[in-house]
Amino acid sequence: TQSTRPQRLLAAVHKKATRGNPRSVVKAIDEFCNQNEWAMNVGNEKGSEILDSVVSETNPGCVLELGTYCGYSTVRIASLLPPHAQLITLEFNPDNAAVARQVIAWAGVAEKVRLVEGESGEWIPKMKEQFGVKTFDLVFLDHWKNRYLLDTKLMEECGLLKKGSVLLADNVVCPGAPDYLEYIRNSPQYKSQFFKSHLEYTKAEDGLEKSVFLG
Ligand SMILES: O=C(NC/C=C/[C@H]1O[C@@H](n2cnc3cncnc32)[C@H](O)[C@@H]1O)c1cc([N+](=O)[O-])cc(O)c1O
Ligand SMILES: [Mg+2]
Repeated sequence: TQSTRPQRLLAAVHKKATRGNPRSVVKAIDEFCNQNEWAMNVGNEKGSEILDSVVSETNPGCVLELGTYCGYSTVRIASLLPPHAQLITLEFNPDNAAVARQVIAWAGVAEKVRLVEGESGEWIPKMKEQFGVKTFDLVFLDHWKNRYLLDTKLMEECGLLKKGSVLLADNVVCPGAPDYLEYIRNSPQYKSQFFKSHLEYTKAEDGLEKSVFLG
């Protein structure tokens, strides 16, 4: 049977990356996407210039990622977390989740990551009771763009954000998340900043929006 793109991406990781070395896994996926097949990973330009630096400066103890896909940004984030920090990542497509689990395991970061196979709308309200989460220090939004606003409001309602919590949203230019941007940039409860960049593996314009919850 025909393989899927995530399966071919995983094969490239097994072939080119060193087990236990997260940076080599990130490099193998970026090479695959530059040389073989485009895939919707945050990529190395946005990843190194924006995602990595926001993670490092936030130094988060508890992180939520919405939209694991193949686990590329999961591995980037997990490799920068301080000891005992935890990353919960939500992915509702079982095939993508299966690939992501193997990418995360190959990178050697599985003990820092809890991949939940499920839908953000269903699982965000369960974070406290199921995983003992109080609040998230950092949330990386990279799932369906029409869910960014819905899930942000849901996190507010569930008391999952505290003063200083950071929301980092990918693709606010391409494909775009206009309702999210409109809300977050006009809300007195957030201080937002746009980081201009390019769509992964292309020259198209894109960027990330970093928003600090003011409580
Ligand atoms: O569409 C994009 N990303 C959507 C990502 C979607 C991934 O998150 C999961 N998901 C979705 N809602 C979910 C809710 N709950 C759990 N998983 C969920 C989907 O099963 C998929 O694995 C995208 C598109 C482009 N692009 O150039 O077209 C570029 C990018 O960087 C992108 O991130
Ligand atoms: Mg994205």
